[in-house]
Amino acid sequence: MRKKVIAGNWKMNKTIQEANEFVEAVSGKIPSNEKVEAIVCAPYPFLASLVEKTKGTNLLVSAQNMHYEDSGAFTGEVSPVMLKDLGVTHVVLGHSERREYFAETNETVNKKVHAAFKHDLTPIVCVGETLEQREANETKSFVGEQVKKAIEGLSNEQVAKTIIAYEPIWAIGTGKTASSQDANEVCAHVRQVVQEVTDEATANAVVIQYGGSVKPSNVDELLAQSDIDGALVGGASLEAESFMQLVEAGAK
Ligand SMILES: O=C(CO)COP(=O)(O)O
Repeated sequence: MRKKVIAGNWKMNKTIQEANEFVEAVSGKIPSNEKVEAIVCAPYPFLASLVEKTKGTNLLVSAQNMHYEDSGAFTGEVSPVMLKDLGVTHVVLGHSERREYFAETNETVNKKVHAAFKHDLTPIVCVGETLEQREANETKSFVGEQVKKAIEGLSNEQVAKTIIAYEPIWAIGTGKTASSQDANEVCAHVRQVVQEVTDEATANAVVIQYGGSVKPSNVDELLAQSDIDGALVGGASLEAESFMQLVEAGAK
């Protein structure tokens, strides 16, 4: 059985005080069972404090992006070495907002995925189609290509540890969720693509999340699907109570 991974992507929200209060409210309540893993994906300025506050708890801390180089003349960037040094365990890579507004490409995502493994960080790789692509029936080919490019050159062992988040762009922040069947169909396709480039055992191990307007009222149905192994959640992860409801759904 794959565990369910519930990750709250705060995006560019909260002050340090709000971030600390959130973590103080939830970190001691995360169940310690094999069924669920809970992660908060926080802005860089909060990471050190959150890692400190979550020590000895089951809540893990992720960054939302990073550069692929270890160090150098890249003003304004943050390296995997810095994240590892802080005690961060995960990093979100290739979120559609970064692809759209910050020129992230399949190629840079692939470089970042390799950099994450070089420094023992678990990548949460985001893929997903636009509404136009969905309407043109291009979802599977487009998402499949994003997945293949993202994991190119990884060992099967590394692919098995990669978390893939399927986030249809039209469902992000819009209140529109893909139906659980549609979401599952694409997640199953992602697993199929992983199997094509690796093997069955690797494809069965990889955690595939759904993201896009996930909330306490729809999470159970999504998590009940055969190929949805968790959720990457924006808006509904900002309040401690709603985040805990999502984590509890994953722990069922
Ligand atoms: O982009 C997302 C998570 O990375 C989804 O955001 P929402 O849950 O706000 O739709």
